[in-house]
Amino acid sequence: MSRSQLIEQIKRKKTFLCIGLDPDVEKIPAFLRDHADPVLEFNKRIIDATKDLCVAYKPNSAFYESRGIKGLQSLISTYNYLPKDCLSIIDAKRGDIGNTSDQYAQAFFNEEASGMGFDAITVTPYMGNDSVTPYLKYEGKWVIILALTSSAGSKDFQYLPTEGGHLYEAVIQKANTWASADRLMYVVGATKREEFTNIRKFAPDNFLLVPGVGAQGGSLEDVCKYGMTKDCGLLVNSSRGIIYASNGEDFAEAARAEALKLQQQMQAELEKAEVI
Ligand SMILES: O=C(O)c1cc(=O)[nH]c(=O)n1[C@@H]1O[C@H](COP(=O)(O)O)[C@@H](O)[C@H]1O
Repeated sequence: MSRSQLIEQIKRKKTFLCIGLDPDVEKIPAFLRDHADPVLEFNKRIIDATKDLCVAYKPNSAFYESRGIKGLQSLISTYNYLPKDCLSIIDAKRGDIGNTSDQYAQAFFNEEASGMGFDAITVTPYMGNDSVTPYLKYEGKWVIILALTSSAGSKDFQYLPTEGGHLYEAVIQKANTWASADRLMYVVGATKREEFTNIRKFAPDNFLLVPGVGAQGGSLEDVCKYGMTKDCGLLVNSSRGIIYASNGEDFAEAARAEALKLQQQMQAELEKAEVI
């Protein structure tokens, strides 16, 4: 999905919600356990209940890899079930030397080879240019670089002082030389609201993938106030706050209710900023 198509979907659906598909088998409702693939069944019902309220889905590969071959099957089947009008993001947070990154890129982008052709992947920038460019060889695919994460540990490295500021700012400035805002997004945690204005100085046009609202306590209002652009420029993710809204038979309706609350807030923010 191109940048203009993404912006079109945001305007059409009046939302910039990304739903994180992070299914922990211990937490999914017990009544689904009789299904051949309970995780897939869980994901399908969440997707069916929410697909008009979001513009992206983000399966986090850890929740699938942890279940070995069965998890990989759930991930591939989930990928195949994702609606075509939503950006598909694989949250893999990969980063390695060039020829290894080639293999990761093939795993998540080359549908013929692996069964998965996600639109976007999260990548850690620590190993630099040659660890990121293999993903950019895939025309039309997005790379989402970790810039300032929502985690408490973000202070360990990301805030280290550099000549002109902090390490996370240097990451953005350098990565901007590798690809345009049509192909590159940055992860910025919703818990870092005081940094959004600053980040917009370095990344005025890039979409930001913003996790950390809901379970991690970030504020959607603040993220919009300091991070929204004329094209919206934000994909705000919520995983646990939506998918585990209930662990009963009503889990999909409860997920929809949570997603709807966020969509309504997002619509108000889009109207306030005159994006729609
Ligand atoms: O890259 C991410 O998506 C990510 C970056 C970050 O800084 N913080 C963060 O929480 N995430 C992911 O975003 C999701 C957040 O989930 P919830 O806290 O349950 O909404 C998880 O899949 C995390 O791995």
